[in-house]
Amino acid sequence: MGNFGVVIGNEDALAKELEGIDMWGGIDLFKIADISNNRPLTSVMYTICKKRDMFVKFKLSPVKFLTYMMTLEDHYREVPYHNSLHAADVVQSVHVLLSSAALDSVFTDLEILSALIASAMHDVDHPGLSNQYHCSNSTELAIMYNDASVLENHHLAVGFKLMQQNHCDMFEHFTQKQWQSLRKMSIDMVLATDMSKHMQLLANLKTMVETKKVAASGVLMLDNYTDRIQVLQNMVHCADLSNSAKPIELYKKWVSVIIDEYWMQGDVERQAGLEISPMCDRHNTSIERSQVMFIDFVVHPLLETWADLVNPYAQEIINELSDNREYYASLI
Ligand SMILES: CCc1cc(COc2cc(C(=O)Nc3c(Cl)cncc3Cl)ccc2OC)on1
Ligand SMILES: [Zn+2]
Ligand SMILES: [Zn+2]
Repeated sequence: MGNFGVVIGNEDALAKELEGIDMWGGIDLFKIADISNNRPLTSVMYTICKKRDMFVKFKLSPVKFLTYMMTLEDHYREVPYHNSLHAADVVQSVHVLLSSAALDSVFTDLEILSALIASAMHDVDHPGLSNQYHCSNSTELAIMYNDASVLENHHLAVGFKLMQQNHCDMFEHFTQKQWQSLRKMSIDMVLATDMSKHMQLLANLKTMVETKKVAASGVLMLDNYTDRIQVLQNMVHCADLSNSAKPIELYKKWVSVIIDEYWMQGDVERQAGLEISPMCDRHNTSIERSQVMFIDFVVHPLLETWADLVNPYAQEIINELSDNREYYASLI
């Protein structure tokens, strides 16, 4: 077992690429996928949990942890965007957001582990078709979950089901209390990645910013579950939406693969004579315009509010986002 959880033979190339794992946009996941034998999620998650001493803190068996992570990674599909590369990106982005000085020793180790596990499983077995597609067509999944956060409920069910598999029970030593807590927090965070919850999440975050209590040391004071989980939910949601706030070369790669996935869905809808979902029609979508609109109406309002919450420790993220917005605006 190599020291990144994956046996690939070129550990030093992977070591080099993973050096920037603590920095925003510090690693290129597309390169890591290539040199980790297509195990970006396993190698990123193992490296971060090792760095955060999770194996010692929670007596996790590295072998069971890796068996679970590789099984989880195998259950991400080969779709253009919602594959294990995206999951690895969200895990690493959450890892960096958690390290913000304003959140220094705010969250417990169990909350941190829950946020990382939730990020790792948050899109597992994603079919490359949106909730809207599933609900409009009453697919098997939509029927299963009664049109309510259909994909997110499925990701959680798969993510936790896999933990019951042989040699995947890495939380075997957890007390019932620890297990229930990790499960509840992970469920609350993954369900909050449903875009239909975006406005509610943002409103909660804004209220939190207006009423935030900061200790003399400058760290946030969160003294109840509702406040604590809201910050964790918004953190994972920010990470999920963070492509446009990363270095432009990485951002452009994310744009090309999300387009592929949206347009593949549009093709499926056109083929089936269905109404084509927004931004999914390859014959009349301006990529530049939809990126600028997505940044202006969705990403910037959220990341700006996050930056207010952890102020001044997310200014770099906001600057990167503004630069990237101008890049696409200049192409319209
Ligand atoms: C033409 C297709 C198109 C799509 C967009 C919006 O852009 C993006 C949208 C998303 C995006 O919506 N991600 C997403 C999230 Cl955060 C939660 N649930 C479902 C999804 Cl799909 C993630 C990354 C993007 O650009 C890099 O702009 N143009
Ligand atoms: Zn999702
Ligand atoms: Zn996602």
